[in-house]
Amino acid sequence: MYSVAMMEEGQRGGGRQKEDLEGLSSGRRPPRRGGSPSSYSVLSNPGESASRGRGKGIDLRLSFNFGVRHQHCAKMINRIPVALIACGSFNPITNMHMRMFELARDHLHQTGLYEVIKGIISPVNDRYGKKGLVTAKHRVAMVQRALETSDWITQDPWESQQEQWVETVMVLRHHYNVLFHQHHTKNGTSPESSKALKQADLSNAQSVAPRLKLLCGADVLKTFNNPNLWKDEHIEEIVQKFGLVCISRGDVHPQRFIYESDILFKHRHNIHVVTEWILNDLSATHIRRALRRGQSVKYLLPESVIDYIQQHNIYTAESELQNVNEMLQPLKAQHSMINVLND
Ligand SMILES: Nc1ncnc2c1ncn2[C@@H]1O[C@H](COP(=O)(O)OP(=O)(O)OP(=O)(O)O)[C@@H](O)[C@H]1O
Ligand SMILES: NC(=O)c1ccc[n+]([C@@H]2O[C@H](COP(=O)(O)O)[C@@H](O)[C@H]2O)c1
Repeated sequence: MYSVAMMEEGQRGGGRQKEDLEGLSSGRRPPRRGGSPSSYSVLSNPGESASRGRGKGIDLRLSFNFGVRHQHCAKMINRIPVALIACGSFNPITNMHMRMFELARDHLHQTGLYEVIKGIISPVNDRYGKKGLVTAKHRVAMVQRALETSDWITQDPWESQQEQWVETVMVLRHHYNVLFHQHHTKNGTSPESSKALKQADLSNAQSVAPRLKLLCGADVLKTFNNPNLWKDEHIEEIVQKFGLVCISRGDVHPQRFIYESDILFKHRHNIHVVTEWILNDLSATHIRRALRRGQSVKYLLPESVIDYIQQHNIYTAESELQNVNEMLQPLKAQHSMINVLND
C-alpha cells in the first residue's frame, strides 16, 4: 500500500526540490511558494523559537507570539507534511541526537517545501548485537526522559519490541503505514481517495498524505557502502520511496558518499544534506567511556538521563562487554548466506 502512496519528490513538481537545493547550496533564495515575499525565511523570525515548545511563561511575548505563530502557520500552508525518523542504538541518547532533529527541521522548513509535523526516535532491538548495547528497557526509558523537553519529537518502541532485529527499511514501512492510517482517520478519507489527491496539486494541503524521511548522521551514510551490512535494494527503497536527511558529523561530509554510490547519486535529489557548523564530536561511545571512568557527562546529555543512568548504574565495565564477541545481526545474516552458497 505504501508504495502506491509514495513518490520520489524529484519526480513531482517539475524538479522544484532540485532547484531549491541548488538555490540553497549556492546561497540563492529558494523559489517562493504562493508568492509570499518572505515565505522561505520561516525560521529567521526572531520570535520563532520562543513561539515553539515551552510557551507556558506568561509575559509580554504572548501577544507577540500569537502574531508570529499566526504568521508561521500562514507560511506553512501548502507544504508537504513530513515526519522524520531516526533509527539507532541511543545507548544512551545524547543532546546531539535531539539536536539532529532540530537541524533537520530548520533545513526542511527553509526549503519552503516542507512542514515537519513530527520526529520519531526508534531505538534498535536488543538483538542488533552491538558491543556495549544495554537493554531496550533502559534505552527506551532514557529516551522518554530526554524527550520531556520536546514538543514535537516522540519515541516509538515498536522496533525494540520485535522478536528479532528488524532491517531499517521494515521499520520505515511500518511507520509509514501508521502515519498513513492516522492521516486518513484524522481526515475521514479513505486511502484510495488519497491516491488520486496525491496526484492533484498541493493547494488542498490537509489532504496530502505525510511523507516519512529517514534522519541519520553521515556515519550511517558511510556504512551504506558496506554491501554486507545493507542490501542495495533496501538503500534504493530508502532513498527513492522515503528520502533521507543526513547530518554532517565531525569532518565526515555526506556529499562524497553520495557521489561515490550509483544508487545514492541517482536519487540525490531525495537526499537532504545538512551541515552542522557547530562542530562537536559527541557520541554515545564517548559518554559510556566517561561514565565507566567516573568522569562528568554533565551538559552532554539531559540531567534526567544522567539521573536515570546513576540510579540504575547502567554503564559499567561489565555492560561494555555485552555482545563483545558477537557479530552485528545484519552481518550475521549475510555471513550465513555466504556459508550456504559455499557449501
Ligand atoms: N554527533 C553527531 N553528529 C551527527 N549525527 C549523529 C551524532 N551522534 C549521533 N548521530 C546520529 O544519530 C543516530 C543514532 O546514532 P547512535 O545511537 O548510533 O549514536 P552514536 O553516538 O553514533 O553511538 P555510538 O557512539 O555508540 O556508535 C545515527 O544516525 C547517528 O549518525
Ligand atoms: N540493513 C539494515 O537495515 C541495517 C544495517 C546496519 C544498521 N542498520 C540500522 O542502523 C542503525 C545504526 O545504529 P548504530 O549507529 O548505533 O549502529 C540501527 O538502527 C540499525 O538497525 C540497518
